[in-house]
Amino acid sequence: MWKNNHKNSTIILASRSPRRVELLKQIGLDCKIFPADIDESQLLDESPVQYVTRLAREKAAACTALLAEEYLDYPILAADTTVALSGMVLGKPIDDDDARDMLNKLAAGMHQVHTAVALSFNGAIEVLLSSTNVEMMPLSAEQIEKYIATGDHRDKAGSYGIQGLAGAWIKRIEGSYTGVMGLPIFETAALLRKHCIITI
Ligand SMILES: Cc1cn([C@H]2C[C@H](O)[C@@H](COP(=O)(O)OP(=O)(O)OP(=O)(O)O)O2)c(=O)[nH]c1=O
Repeated sequence: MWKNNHKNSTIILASRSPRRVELLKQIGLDCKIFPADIDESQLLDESPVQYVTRLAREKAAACTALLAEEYLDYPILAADTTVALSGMVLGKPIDDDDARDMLNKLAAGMHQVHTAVALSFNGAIEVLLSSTNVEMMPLSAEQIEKYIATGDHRDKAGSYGIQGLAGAWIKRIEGSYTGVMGLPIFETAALLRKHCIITI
């Protein structure tokens, strides 16, 4: 599958997200994890799409800048996911009350999940975007409480994970399931294929 002869056929993943590691495995890729710590605050007047695109690029750039010499010729992937409701960013919940509030807002309606994926390779960074419309069913206070008690909302944009229990609330999506989970494999593979890092 690998066209170029990378040491160990490995890519660098600038992310702590276990979902992203799993999704890369799905397309036959192993990765070394070098998380990038950047300031994730949204800028004034920045749209959700501009926000995720900038963060994915900054994560890739921060990781590239910190890598030891021996890894500099490896492809580096980074991604950022956010939920948008009527143009407002719903990020990761700061606590259970915040999660409750987000789930109440998302219930019985349509929102967007934007994931940008960035590839840093040969001195350049390229970014692709995946945007998905997601329709969530109406939720009772009891359903929200039960979900929050499981802890599955933590560390997830919009306070839910489509790949877990909350998948039972998702009536339909228009776009990319893997994009909602945090790494759109179509766009990821397209970036890697373009640079002959994969041939599938
Ligand atoms: C909407 C949704 C989000 N998420 C997750 C994907 C992302 O991991 C997370 C959004 O946070 P991100 O800031 O995109 O990523 P992260 O903090 O998990 O990892 P890193 O910054 O180190 O790359 O929300 C799901 O797992 N399922 C879902 O259905």
